[in-house]
Amino acid sequence: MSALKIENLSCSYQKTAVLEALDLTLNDNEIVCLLGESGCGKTTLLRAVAGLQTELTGKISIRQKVLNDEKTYTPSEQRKIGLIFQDYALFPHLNVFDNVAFSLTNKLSKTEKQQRVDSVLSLVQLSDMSKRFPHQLSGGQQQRIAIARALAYQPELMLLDEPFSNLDQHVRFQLINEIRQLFKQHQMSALFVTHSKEEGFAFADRIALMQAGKIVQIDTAQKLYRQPNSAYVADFMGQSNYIGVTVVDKFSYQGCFGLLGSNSVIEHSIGKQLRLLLRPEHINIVPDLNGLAMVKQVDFQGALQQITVQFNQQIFIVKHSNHCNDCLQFEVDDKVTLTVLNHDFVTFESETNTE
Ligand SMILES: Nc1ncnc2c1ncn2[C@@H]1O[C@H](COP(=O)(O)OP(=O)(O)OP(=O)(O)O)[C@@H](O)[C@H]1O
Repeated sequence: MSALKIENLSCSYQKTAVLEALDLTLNDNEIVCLLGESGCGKTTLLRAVAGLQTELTGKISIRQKVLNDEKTYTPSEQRKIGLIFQDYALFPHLNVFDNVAFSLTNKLSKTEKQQRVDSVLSLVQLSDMSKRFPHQLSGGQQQRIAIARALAYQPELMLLDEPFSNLDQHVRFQLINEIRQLFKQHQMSALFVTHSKEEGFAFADRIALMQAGKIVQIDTAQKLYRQPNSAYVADFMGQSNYIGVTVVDKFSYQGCFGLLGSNSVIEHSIGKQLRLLLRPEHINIVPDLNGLAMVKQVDFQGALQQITVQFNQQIFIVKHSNHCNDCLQFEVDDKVTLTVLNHDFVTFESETNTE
């Protein structure tokens, strides 16, 4: 059963379209991340699922129960969703216990409420802080309380809007790992909005990359990085170099690095011109006094050196490991040779295609 199914969803604000004919399915116990640049419609999509969006058409179902279609609108509070925001949204005048208990129905007895709150506070490891007020907690602790409050309500789906953005790097990734484990242990499905791909990598099972109101690719992080379906996806997911190549035969391309052998059959016709994606780690760099490439910039990045190289009237970004003390150190104006390492090639249509 799907945890969430969105079919042909379109949303607008004052008749300006923001989401267009969007489809998305979350599997049971799956965490999906909505990733994309500012303004692409991530929050609008989350709000539509939460029942907070008025101008919309299409169908939204949670666990096969239709919440939105042309005949149905289920109010937000009846959708069985947990909502978690960037700013924690805790009540400042209530202590931790009362903040968590707030979302619980009055149908529960006092003892049941106490047990429910105790159990979720223990899940987020804050049992000993139930008497504190929000201002007496760190940002990470406040977000844990917000998560405990959402869990106490026993939702069928968790919706999280940039929940980790206000936390510093160290606390952020620690909390991301903890909350992911917690959701997995409790078979909780979640839709999570972020503009940080690192957060998406760490928290989600699959990432839906959005561009201008559409999902352009949904896949695991590895697939989005290694097999992007467009240059937009490739560039969003990591650093990219591109070279123009021509298909020579079913297994090779010709370009500025000479003949490049493909690991798989090339589906394009011979003579077709394409753009070949080269990630920085796909290019090997060696010092070479007779080399035709020249180092233009070297940036120290801890474990790696990022080297900007000019070759064939083009700029390439390459990475070289700093893993040992006597590793090669490159300097500006060094002459070098670049070669392409064996990997599964990704190509896109060339803007100057003559075919
Ligand atoms: N209440 C509103 N009224 C009018 N336009 C809005 C409203 N809320 C959002 N928009 C517009 O809708 C588009 C999508 O906004 P949305 O907040 O969904 O994007 P986002 O991807 O979540 O962006 P961010 O990462 O900056 O939060 C933007 O162009 C935004 O300006």
